[in-house]
Amino acid sequence: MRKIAGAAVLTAVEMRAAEAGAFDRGDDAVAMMQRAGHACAAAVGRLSAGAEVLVLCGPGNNGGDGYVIAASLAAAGQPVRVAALGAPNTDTAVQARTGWHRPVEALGEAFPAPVLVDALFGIGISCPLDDTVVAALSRLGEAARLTIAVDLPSGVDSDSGARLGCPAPVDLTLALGALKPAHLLQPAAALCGTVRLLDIGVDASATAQVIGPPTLPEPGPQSHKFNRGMVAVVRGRMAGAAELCATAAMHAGAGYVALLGASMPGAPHALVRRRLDDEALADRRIAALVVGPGLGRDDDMRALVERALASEHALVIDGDALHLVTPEQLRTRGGQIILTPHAGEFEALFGRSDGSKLDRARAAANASGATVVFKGPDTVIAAPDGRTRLAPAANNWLSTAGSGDVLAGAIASCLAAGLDPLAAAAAGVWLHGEAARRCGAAFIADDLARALTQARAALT
Ligand SMILES: NC(=O)C1=CN([C@@H]2O[C@H](COP(=O)(O)OP(=O)(O)OC[C@H]3O[C@@H](n4cnc5c(N)ncnc54)[C@H](O)[C@@H]3O)[C@@H](O)[C@H]2O)[C@@H](O)CC1
Ligand SMILES: Nc1ncnc2c1ncn2[C@@H]1O[C@H](COP(=O)(O)OP(=O)(O)O)[C@@H](O)[C@H]1O
Ligand SMILES: [K+]
Repeated sequence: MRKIAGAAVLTAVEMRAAEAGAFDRGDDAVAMMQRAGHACAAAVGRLSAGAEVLVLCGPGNNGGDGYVIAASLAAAGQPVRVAALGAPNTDTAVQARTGWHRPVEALGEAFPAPVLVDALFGIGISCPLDDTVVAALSRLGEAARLTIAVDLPSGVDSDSGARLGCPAPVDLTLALGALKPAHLLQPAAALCGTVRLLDIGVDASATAQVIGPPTLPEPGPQSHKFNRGMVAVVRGRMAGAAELCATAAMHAGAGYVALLGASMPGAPHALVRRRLDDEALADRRIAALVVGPGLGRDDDMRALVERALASEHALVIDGDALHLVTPEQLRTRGGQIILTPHAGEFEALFGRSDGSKLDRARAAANASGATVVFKGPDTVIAAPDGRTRLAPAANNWLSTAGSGDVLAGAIASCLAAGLDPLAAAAAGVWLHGEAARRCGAAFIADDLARALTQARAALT
């Protein structure tokens, strides 16, 4: 059982292909289900500390895992019962059912137990749960003191994270073989509780991965403030946003940060305030230029964004600037560009679209040729080459004004340090999430920007 940082994230189709690959190499489905079930049972056994376990088994292979779990717990002497929704209907699940030699209760009449294991549905759910199933899951879940989902909580769509009737969050979800998008995308992610990954012997390499602690360059004897990475931030109509962004860039490790368009000195004193003119914008030492935080959307600001696009700098485009560009314009400009839209900015720039957040982020990266950081409580990062990174659940107190400005600064700092745009975006999101974790509750964006120093130090 391991933590999820860096783990591959597979759609249902990719998971079935990975499983098929294992079978092509000589593995078989029954053996794989035995491995999955025994690994789950080991975790359930440890956590239940001898308390009675009720395993709910569905008709497919998720239910098959459930029978193996129950048989394994029984063999270990643990008190365990099974309640099922219909008979198994796959060969592998039928086989697993033969290993359970005790009675099977009907789901609707099952008596609760202190530990509930949900093996009703995993990646194969195809429509919303029936009301009677929702009612049984609710009743048994409320009566349990520990709820554990096998692969996924039953009643969520594996690929999109949409809710398909799942009534309440579980305490722990044991992801089998690889993570699925629903472990990270809302609303499903919030229903999964703590997510842990169990190895079941499939090769789970994928273009999508969970963000983990990044590798960032450390300063050495040869370092000076400019080669550590110089960030410039364009100041617009709302000065505070650009100040926050620039402050964040400094605390995330940039060697030199210039705020362009500011004249009055003030804290932080390490921030260099310069006029915003052609000479400042053309400074070849700038390794990443941020435009957008607190910018404003009037014609003067539009012209400013065009000047930024005309530069040769690597760009982080955030906030209002996302309303002043088009995907085609970005694609034509090329070069290193990171876009950091929240849902409203995403829709303004890329329009309304169907599909999961993962699909939409990938389509946006493809359309713009830029790396897209689609923010929210389930941030998704997509590069134009299809590589994708998903953020693990972050501190919900991040829903505070200015936290996006801080993120833009953190990402710019990592881009200026020489990381490629996908790695820089992922590193910035990680630092931002780690800073928020350290801040605890009711912090403000200024606290968050300063806490980036501790988040950065945690990596050394
Ligand atoms: N690599 C893999 O893919 C592995 C998968 N395993 C398990 O198998 C699961 C996938 O198994 P399946 O593909 O059989 O799918 P599931 O067991 O998730 O569900 C499919 C079954 O549920 C029925 N069903 C779907 N939606 C329903 C609804 N709303 N109401 C009532 N019935 C509904 C379907 O008709 C089908 O019988 C995984 O989540 C995992 O738990 C493991 O056994 C190990 C390996
Ligand atoms: N509920 C939440 N849980 C975790 N992170 C969140 C939540 N809400 C927002 N965030 C994160 O906080 C930041 C908010 O950015 P944004 O909406 O641009 O704010 P602002 O414009 O005020 O700076 C993003 O990084 C986003 O991913
Ligand atoms: K399940």
